[in-house]
Amino acid sequence: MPEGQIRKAISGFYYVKYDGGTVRCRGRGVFRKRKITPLVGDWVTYVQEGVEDATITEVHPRKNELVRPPVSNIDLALLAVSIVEPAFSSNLLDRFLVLVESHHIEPVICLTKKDKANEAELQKAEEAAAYYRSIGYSVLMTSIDEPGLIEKLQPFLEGKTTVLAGQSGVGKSTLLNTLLPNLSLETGEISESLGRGKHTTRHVELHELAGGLVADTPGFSSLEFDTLEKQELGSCFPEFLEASEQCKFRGCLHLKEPSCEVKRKVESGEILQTRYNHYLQFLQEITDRKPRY
Ligand SMILES: Nc1nc2c(ncn2[C@@H]2O[C@H](COP(=O)(O)OP(=O)(O)OP(=O)(O)O)[C@@H](O)[C@H]2O)c(=O)[nH]1
Ligand SMILES: [Zn+2]
Repeated sequence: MPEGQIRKAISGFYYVKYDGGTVRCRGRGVFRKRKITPLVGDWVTYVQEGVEDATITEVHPRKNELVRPPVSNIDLALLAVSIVEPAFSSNLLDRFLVLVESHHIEPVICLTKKDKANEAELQKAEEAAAYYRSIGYSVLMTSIDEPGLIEKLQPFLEGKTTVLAGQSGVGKSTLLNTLLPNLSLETGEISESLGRGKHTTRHVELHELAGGLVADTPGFSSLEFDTLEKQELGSCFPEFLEASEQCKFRGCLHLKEPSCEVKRKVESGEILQTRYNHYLQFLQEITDRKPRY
């Protein structure tokens, strides 16, 4: 039976891209009973029942999925963090990194609005970039009107399914409009001048770009750690990984346990104190989280 990938979903129809084109499919009634909702990004098997009539019969196992926007099988998150306006916040960046890591998505940090930053702000951004690179992340610095912006992003987007993420006002819509010029997302300026809410509901669609796919709706709108378990948090800090294998206790939370290698590395300066502080803060948030029923 033919297979393909759902690239967009509108009013109960799924647009499945296969080798030779796109076919509009219905979901199968049984999915509803089994509580399977096909998502944009899903690889599926379908049956062609007529010229204009096809039905998805099977959703293949997902690598991951996001709730907002509802999209699956994401490889990469382009994490937009502005150097200024709003001011750079390492706390917010670490929060996004943890959320992205916890979904098994590779983050690429994109420090935006380089053109708006002064000397001191740029230097601070460079220092932050150097640290994040030292723990294994890719970090870019961008201005929206710089020449060759798409070429700069190309090596990261190639062969991957990417979502954009980041705080409000950092330039996500502006960047998406540059990457996908047919899109015309409302950016800060336009939505303010029209006096409308910025977050109009739209359908998510995966667009082909630079040899990969890009979701046209930014992800990670909620910054709560609502599904992450305490034991998983440490693995979202890549510089803790090696050390945590040498902690005395299995499942060490790097709090007050004796012979904790992570804490030793924080004390010796090998792990940045600020990152550890954010770890502690996030751990507390997870501990304080209300149980969900
Ligand atoms: N100077 C400068 N301004 C930028 C850059 N990128 C975005 N902006 C401006 O920053 C403002 C906010 O940009 P948006 O693209 O709306 O930000 P957003 O992240 O989509 O914001 P939300 O829709 O609230 O999530 C707009 O006025 C943009 O024109 C940049 O690289 N340099
Ligand atoms: Zn430990």
